[in-house]
Amino acid sequence: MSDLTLPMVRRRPLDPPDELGELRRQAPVHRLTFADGHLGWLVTGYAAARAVLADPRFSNRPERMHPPIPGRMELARREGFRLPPGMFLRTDPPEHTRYRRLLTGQFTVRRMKALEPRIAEITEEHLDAMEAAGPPADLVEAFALPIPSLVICELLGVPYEDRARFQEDARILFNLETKAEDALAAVGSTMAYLSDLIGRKRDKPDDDLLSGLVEGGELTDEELTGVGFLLLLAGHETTANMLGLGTYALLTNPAQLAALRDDPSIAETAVEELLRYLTIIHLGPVRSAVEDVEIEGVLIRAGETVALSLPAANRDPERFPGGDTLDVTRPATGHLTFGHGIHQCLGQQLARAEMRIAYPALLRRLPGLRLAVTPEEVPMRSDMSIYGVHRLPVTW
Ligand code: HEM
Repeated sequence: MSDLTLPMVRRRPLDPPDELGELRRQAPVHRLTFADGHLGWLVTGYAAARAVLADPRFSNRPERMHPPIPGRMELARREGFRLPPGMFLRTDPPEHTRYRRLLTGQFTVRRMKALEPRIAEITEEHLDAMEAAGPPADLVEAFALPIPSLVICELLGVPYEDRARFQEDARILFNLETKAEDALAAVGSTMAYLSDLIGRKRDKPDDDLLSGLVEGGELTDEELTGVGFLLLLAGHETTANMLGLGTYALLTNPAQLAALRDDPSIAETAVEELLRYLTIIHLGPVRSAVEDVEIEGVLIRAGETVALSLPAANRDPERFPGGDTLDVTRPATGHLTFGHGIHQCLGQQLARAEMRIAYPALLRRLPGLRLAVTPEEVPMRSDMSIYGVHRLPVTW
């Protein structure tokens, strides 16, 4: 038996819990006791995490899994619970393959490149507004959250004026303390909103992504609602937190900030390194073995749940030497921040484009940007499944 529960407490805001690094030094795969008493596994090594994510003998269906921390996924294991169709992150092939095939064509590098002028325009508009209002500002509210929200709304064809509703539901869903009933209510509220929207698109299609899927005719309205839900929530919270936390990381590492501000041509490399170093999906992914699998010499039995620590994997010195240091000139490609294998993030090219445009623009337009409080006063999102800053008070 093991009495190890998932280490959650960060000693320093930008570093994963020290215990994770300690575990990785001992072995890449460890016994872990899950919140319901299930004895499963915790993966902290890079090669082992990648191997699990690439292996078709692991399932991503929620009803097969045990919750790594109290509260999480409790709902999914209840009798009679059914995930709304279309939330394909939580499906396995061949169901997953069908959705993924329909969507891959919508998220190509080419299509995301074509969006860049609009992303740049949205970014400049928000910087204009910040300048006009003058310092200080909360960078999350003024910049990090609205830019990806507006971009995903325009791409999907979701009216931006309605954002208060789904942003509040996202806050409830991503909060680690949320009770199952409240999570269910938040899912229900955004699903009802999207179901109504899909109905309107069926009557009067536009040239947005959801209208395209409606017109494609391969998905039912119920499935489209689930797809819309996944894209809307995954599409703004994640990048928003990268922009907020990434700016905090740069402001508290002035030499790194100066390197990017003085040479914006390194933006692509800097974005990969920020993605690796910050690894904002700090809990999970979680998988369950559908048959016995050996990973790095450890036998994982059919039915056992495996929690992966992407932050620990992305700091593995065997893959990223000196990885506990932020170095915006490091070639950090190959990190696992967007996952790996068949579920690897569908929106990664969009997220990259947003960051490649937003960070350099912010540093160019507000060269005197600095924290308006001490680093310790910035409230960190330790209570959320997507890590970041709740607020980022800045001045310039
Ligand atoms: C920095 C920003 C982002 C990060 C760190 C991120 C991270 C991830 C990760 C780790 C996964 C895999 C989860 C797993 O294997 O269990 C994933 C999947 C996914 N992401 Fe992202 N994501 C980001 C941005 C986006 C954006 C902008 C969109 C939408 C436009 C998006 C849509 C999705 C979808 C639909 C999936 C499910 C893919 C599948 O199951 O085939 N993500 N993301």
